Amino acid sequence: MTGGETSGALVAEVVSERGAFRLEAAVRVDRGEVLAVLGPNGSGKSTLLATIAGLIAPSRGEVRLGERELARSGSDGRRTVATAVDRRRIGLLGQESLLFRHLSVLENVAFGPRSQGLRAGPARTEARHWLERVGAAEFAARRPAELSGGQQQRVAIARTLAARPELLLLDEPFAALDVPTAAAMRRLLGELCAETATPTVLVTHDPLDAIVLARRAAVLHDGRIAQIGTVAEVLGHPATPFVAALAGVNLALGVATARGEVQLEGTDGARLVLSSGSTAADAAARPAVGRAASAVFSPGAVHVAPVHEGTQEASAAPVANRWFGTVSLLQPAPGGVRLTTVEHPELAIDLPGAAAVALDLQPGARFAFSIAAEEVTVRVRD
Ligand SMILES: Nc1ncnc2c1ncn2[C@@H]1O[C@H](COP(=O)(O)OP(=O)(O)OP(=O)(O)O)[C@@H](O)[C@H]1O
Repeated sequence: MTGGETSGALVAEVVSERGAFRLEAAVRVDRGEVLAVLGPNGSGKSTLLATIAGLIAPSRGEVRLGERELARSGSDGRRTVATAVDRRRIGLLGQESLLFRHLSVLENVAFGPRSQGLRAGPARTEARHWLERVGAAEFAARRPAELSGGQQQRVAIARTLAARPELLLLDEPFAALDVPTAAAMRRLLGELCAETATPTVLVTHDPLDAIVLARRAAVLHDGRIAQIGTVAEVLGHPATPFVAALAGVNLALGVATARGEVQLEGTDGARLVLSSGSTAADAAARPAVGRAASAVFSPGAVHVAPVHEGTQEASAAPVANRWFGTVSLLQPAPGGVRLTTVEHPELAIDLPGAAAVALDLQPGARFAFSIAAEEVTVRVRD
């Protein structure tokens, strides 16, 4: 080990099976780093966490924490190394606080230090330190049932950290909390992760968790890592429709044209071409014609206009960033209305409430849509 940033890093390169489901993933999380793991239901997030935690043995691969090898299975599926779950020094924090109901808050937090061999007195001193650190010292004598959900989660954070874990696994830790409590917990956990430099894997459905807490994000899809990069890169250039929806942007999946644009096929032969404008610098980076390519744009960047009678819609070559569509669905959106069209139901278009009223938006009505090239980001897909 080289020491510094890389000592104590989590390295997991595993194949894990759960029934017919197969997870194949490689992640590395350095000390002082939080990796957010995003992905739709059933994509394998919990399987990944359970494999790292030691609750599932990988059928192939290894899990290492610094110089300690926690699990290794050969290509014949034989386990050659397996560290018992209670000796892994891994802190797990989920949606539910899972505090011991029959113990006081103080005894709950002292439990970890006690099981690591500390005597009762010093373990309680350690527990008080962590309760103070999370702002829950006043609850020390209470039972968990006498606390609110947010207060219990504070105590759960203290209990997890009091055990001095060498790795933190967080599974939707704020999902059961109301918005202000979740915000306070997010801030607290962010401070503590930075302070302790414990490598952390955070499974979440909330982009805010990733933005506030993590520097990098991995996106799981069907048991594989579909994208990994900085949070800004992943949310700014989503590779899957799931992350695009999470980031509040449209991801249009199509093929590259000769002009470096993206062409999408809609229903009933409708075609839509999206362009980010062309500059000499872009030309070299253009995807080859016919290759999978994508365009990302914000639902609010699309301009909606009425279609005047007699407008010639059909044309052999569609004009980039201009298209026609029939409204299929109208839904409320922050500050206005979100519409989707029959032709491209995967793309969302947002309008302020006043504009929606002025346009008399109705399902079945036809409109002309346009977007400025500088609002569109075109990328090749791999
Ligand atoms: N105990 C099990 N036995 C068999 N298959 C399982 C078991 N647990 C999970 N699976 C399957 O493994 C796949 C991945 O599940 P996993 O819980 O890892 O996904 P996830 O991304 O965490 O989903 P969610 O967001 O819903 O929690 C799913 O197809 C699921 O049906």
